[in-house]
Amino acid sequence: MTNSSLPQVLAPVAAVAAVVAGTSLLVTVPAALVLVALLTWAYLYPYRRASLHPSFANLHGPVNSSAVFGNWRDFLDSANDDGTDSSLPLEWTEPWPTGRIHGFFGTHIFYSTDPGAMSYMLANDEVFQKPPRLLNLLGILVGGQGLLMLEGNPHRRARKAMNPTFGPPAIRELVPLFYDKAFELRDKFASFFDPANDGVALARRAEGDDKIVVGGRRKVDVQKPLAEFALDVIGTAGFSHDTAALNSSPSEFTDAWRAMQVSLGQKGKRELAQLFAMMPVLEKIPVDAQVKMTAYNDAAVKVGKRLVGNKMAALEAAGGDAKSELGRDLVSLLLKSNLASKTSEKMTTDEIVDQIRTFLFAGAETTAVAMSYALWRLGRHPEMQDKLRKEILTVEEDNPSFDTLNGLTYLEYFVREILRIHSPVSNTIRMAMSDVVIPLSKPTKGRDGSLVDSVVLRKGTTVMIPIASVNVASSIWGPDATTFNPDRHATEPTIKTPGIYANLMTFIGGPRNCIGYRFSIAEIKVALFVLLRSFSFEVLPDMPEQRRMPGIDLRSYSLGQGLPLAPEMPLLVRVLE
Ligand code: HEM
Repeated sequence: MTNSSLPQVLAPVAAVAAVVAGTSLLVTVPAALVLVALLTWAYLYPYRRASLHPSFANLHGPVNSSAVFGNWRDFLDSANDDGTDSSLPLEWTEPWPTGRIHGFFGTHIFYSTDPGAMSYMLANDEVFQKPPRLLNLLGILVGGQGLLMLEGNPHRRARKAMNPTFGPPAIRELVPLFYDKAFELRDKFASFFDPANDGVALARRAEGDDKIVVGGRRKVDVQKPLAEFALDVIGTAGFSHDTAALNSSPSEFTDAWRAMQVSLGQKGKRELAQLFAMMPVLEKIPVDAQVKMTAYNDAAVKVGKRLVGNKMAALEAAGGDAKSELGRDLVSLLLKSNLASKTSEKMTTDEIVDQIRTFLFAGAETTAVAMSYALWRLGRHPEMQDKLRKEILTVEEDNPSFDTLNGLTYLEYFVREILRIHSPVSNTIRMAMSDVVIPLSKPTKGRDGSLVDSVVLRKGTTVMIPIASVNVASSIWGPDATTFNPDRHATEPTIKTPGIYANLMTFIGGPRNCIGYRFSIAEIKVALFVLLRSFSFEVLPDMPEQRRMPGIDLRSYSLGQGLPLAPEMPLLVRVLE
């Protein structure tokens, strides 16, 4: 049966609807449920059909564990030993680097950690685009014209205009702004030790905590100030707006951000994870979180429009002189490069506002979660903390240049390893927009025992790029792939991935790679440089586990301490003499 015969599939649905219309309420409710199930089944029919090509069907993968959810629920809780993240369980990706997992209602999803397959999918961004349902969800969060949302020519045009804004010379200029905020972050950490702050809940209190807050150490939820720092950095360096999250000044925008964080955090890990899993079907998130996210987005649009308006007016007042000093921030750079563009390529005010929303969405929490794990790892590996601090203390200035920071080898290796083992974005998905043959760099064994060197996907098939799984694949990183070891980066890896940075898939690769990766790496280095000169970090005596989930809320959740699961990363912090 072809897609064009879909109306035939809907015929029984219409029959059920007719019966339902004439029956009592008692019958109507279950019948309505049946109707919904049938409609869903019919709606997903083309996707299920799309996945049935024999070469795709021949791929190994986990058995289907639910007729409704497929394998989605099997991997949402799949943290590995030692807190290593992977997007799919290693029990799947290690024996079957290229495989097939079951999606909703009998659909199939293609995944691969094979470098050749990933390079092919990422390079061919015309064929592999974001699925419409993902775009619907993203559109709610970042508006319709942000870089993340665009495909094809509009994406290429916007990306060309924005690339210089994120190049090394631009980031070099932004680093002093990162330091300004990092010093505020340092002061915030110092304020936790102010006797006037005694009794302030710096992290949730667990039984026995009163013993650890004395003796020069304090239990601190490091994730919260780091999230505030990351937001303020995007605010000031992104669009010259001090969101003032670190100094807790009231602001419509920052208050809306806080309310959204609280609302998302109130959902249990499982619930949020399921929310992500339901995304292809529902596109909806819990009502309260949705209300708070809408309020936050409205505030972001309002601030964005005001800022862009002011900057445009300043440019006009300067007679459109592109050299006029608007500010060093990303949006000012964008406006300046906009001036130099051909009329047909110029971005509109609304497009630039959507870029601001995109930077906030894509750049703040991602970087915050990486920095939180950096401190957690330093707590777990005191010898690495000593080594890193020693290297950092070889620099005399408190705010060395971008180039000096980049000359610190162990800092570079440490940041790479954090981004490898704790990739803030664990996976991304695409949909094949036409029938396509994906070549593999290493043949894999099919279910029928034959060697498969390419896979045919039909139009409409969903593909997963399992970012975090590729980062810990033994075929790429060797038998100790899941061990946290910064020194591994001293040696060039022999198996190359298409990753844009340090052979990692963290920022993916190809034309849709993360435009902000240099920004983020510089920000992480500045934060570590400043914090390690003033503080030391230890894990709590009962070593609570840190868990992440795929989905909208990227934060780490703390599991243990006899407390309910919550977004938090509690560490013991000590002021250095
Ligand atoms: C550790 C921090 C970060 C991580 C792990 C990260 C990761 C990613 C990933 C995986 C993508 C690809 C998404 C997809 O196509 O499905 C992406 C795209 C993007 N990122 Fe980042 N990102 C980070 C920081 C930033 C920052 C700081 C900014 C901006 C200030 C930023 C802006 C963007 C934008 C605009 C895109 C869309 C690029 C395009 O489609 O052309 N990111 N990022």
